[in-house]
Amino acid sequence: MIATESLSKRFPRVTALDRLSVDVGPGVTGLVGANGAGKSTLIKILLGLSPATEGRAEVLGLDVATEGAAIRERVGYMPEHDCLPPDVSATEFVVHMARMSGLPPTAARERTADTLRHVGLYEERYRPIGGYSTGMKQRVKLAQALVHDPQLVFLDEPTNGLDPVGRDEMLGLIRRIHTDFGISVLVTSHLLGELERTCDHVVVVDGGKLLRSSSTTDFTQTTTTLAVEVTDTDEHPDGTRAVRDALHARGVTVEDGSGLPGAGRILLLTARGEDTYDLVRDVIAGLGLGLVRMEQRRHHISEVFKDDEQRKEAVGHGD
Ligand SMILES: Nc1ncnc2c1ncn2[C@@H]1O[C@H](COP(=O)(O)OP(=O)(O)OP(=O)(O)O)[C@@H](O)[C@H]1O
Repeated sequence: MIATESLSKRFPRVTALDRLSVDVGPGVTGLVGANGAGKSTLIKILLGLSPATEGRAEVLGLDVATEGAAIRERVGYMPEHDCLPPDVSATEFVVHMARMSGLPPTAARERTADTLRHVGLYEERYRPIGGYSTGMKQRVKLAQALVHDPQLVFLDEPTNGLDPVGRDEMLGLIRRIHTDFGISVLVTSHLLGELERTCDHVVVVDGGKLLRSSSTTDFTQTTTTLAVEVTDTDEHPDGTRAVRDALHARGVTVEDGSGLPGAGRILLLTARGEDTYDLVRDVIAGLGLGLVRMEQRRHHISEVFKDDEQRKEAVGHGD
């Protein structure tokens, strides 16, 4: 879908992209980085709106330096900042954008109605945008990016300014852009956690450089920490404590999972192969307790990112 090769963008005072080489396939891809990492700059280059200083990039097999117009026909773009006219309705605005993309009038109206329904703005579609909430404005921006049925959309910080419920709804919509319509998505965020839930693949940039590019499952690979939860019985009214004491007696260090959901009932211990599983099972059976779950914890992207950051600091920043 997207391929860049040693792509750089230098402004007089700052290098926004620094020899970035990355390949992005179909699906939902997250582009993560702190503010100023170079995410918006990359999107503008990929749309052929801003020339790179060095290197090359292709979107859907088209060269960004020479085929920008063809790219913009096939790619939808939801910009980061508020860019909507306040005194027209969502329908008028999205129809206009559809017409600009080359759709004939009837098709533009039909596609607009379908797209606004899809983003959940159908009821309010004839009201002026100026009276919309932030969440509704984000949906209008999303609708105009989708209305010409692109193969790929670039969504720049679509959850910005949204409360947690609005954020979850937007993330659900983004996921469905791919599952319902087969449109691939490149979505930027400075929040790692939300991309973990939404994306198949994550690209992390920092200071214009590629920090990491891998599938979300690789990011959230299993750890060696086992999470164990047991039932209580009359004999052991605090089953969790009984298991912890029994494991301690056998020389196994156990932590309580404070900070995790269900804290107080979860025991965390380091798995040292199959023996650890057998030992835990034997201890629980010996106490006559029921095993609710025993599973390997998964990493969260933010933990991996922190590790990467620490490693980078250790080798020295600005190499
Ligand atoms: N037109 C410009 N002129 C000069 N510097 C620019 C320009 N556009 C971006 N920059 C700088 O390039 C760097 C990368 O900016 P960019 O907007 O791509 O970051 P970002 O990751 O999208 O962050 P944000 O989410 O804050 O927009 C920043 O230091 C920014 O100040």
